[in-house]
Amino acid sequence: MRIDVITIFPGYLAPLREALLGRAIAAGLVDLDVHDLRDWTHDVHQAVDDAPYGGGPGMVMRPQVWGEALDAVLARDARTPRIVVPTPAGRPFTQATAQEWAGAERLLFACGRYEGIDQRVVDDARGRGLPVDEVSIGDYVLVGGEAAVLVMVEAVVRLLPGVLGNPASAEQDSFSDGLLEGPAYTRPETWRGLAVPEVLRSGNHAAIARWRRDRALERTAQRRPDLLAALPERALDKADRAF
Ligand SMILES: Nc1cc(-c2ccc3ccn(Cc4ccc(CN5CCCC5)cc4)c3c2)n[nH]1
Repeated sequence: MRIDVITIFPGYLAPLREALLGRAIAAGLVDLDVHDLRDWTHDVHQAVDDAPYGGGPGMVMRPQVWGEALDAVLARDARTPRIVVPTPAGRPFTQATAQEWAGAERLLFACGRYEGIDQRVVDDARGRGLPVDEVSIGDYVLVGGEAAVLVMVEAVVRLLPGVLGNPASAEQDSFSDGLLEGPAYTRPETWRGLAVPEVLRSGNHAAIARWRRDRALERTAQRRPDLLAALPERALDKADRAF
C-alpha cells in the first residue's frame, strides 16, 4: 500500500515512522510519503489560506494551492488513490472504514487546517471521478486533520497482512463481533490484593469462552448500548440472551 499525506505540518506525521508502523514501512509493506503543501505556493509569503466568503470565523484553505498539490502528488504514482479528507463534518470513521481502506492499493490524506479546505477541491476531485471520503474520527473538534490521519493510518495499517505479529488480535478486535472486548489479565495471579478471575485459570475453555462473552456483553450494555441495539438478530445466541 502506498500512503501519501499532504499537510502544512509534515513534522506532525513523524510518529508514523516509529514502532509498528515504522517497521511496516521498513518491511516494504507500506510506502509513506509526506508532502508539505507550501511546496505548491508561489508567493513569497507561501499563503495557503484566505478569508471565508460570506464571513464567519477564521480562514479557509485556498483551492489553487490544494489543486496543484493534489495533481502533483496524484501524478507520482499510477495507482488511483482513495482521497481522504478529515473533517468534523465527515462520515464517521469506524473499524468497517479501516477494513475497507485496508484493501485499497493507495490512500492520499489531505490534511486541512484553519477552518478547513475550500469545498471546490473535493468537488473538483469527485468531478474527475476520484473517490473522496470526507471522514470524522469523532464528535469533537481538532485544530487540523493531522492527528486524525495518525489515528486512521494506524487503524488501517495494522490490518495489512504481515504488519501485526499476531493477526488473531485483529480478528478479535473490538467491534469485529459487534461487541466491546472484556477485561484482560496476566501474571501475577494476585496483585495488590486483586485476584485474576478463577475461571481464566481453570483450563476449561468452554467456560472461559462463555465468561469472556458475558463480560463483553456486560461491558457493551453498560458503555455502548448503541452497539448492542445495532447487533443483527442472529448475532446473539440463546446463552447470550440469558445473560
Ligand atoms: N473528527 C474531527 C476532525 C477534525 C478536523 C479535521 C480537519 C480539520 C481542518 C481544520 N480543522 C479545524 C476546524 C474545522 C472546522 C471547524 C468548524 N467551523 C465552524 C464554522 C466553519 C468551520 C472548526 C475547526 C479540522 C478539524 N476535528 N474533529
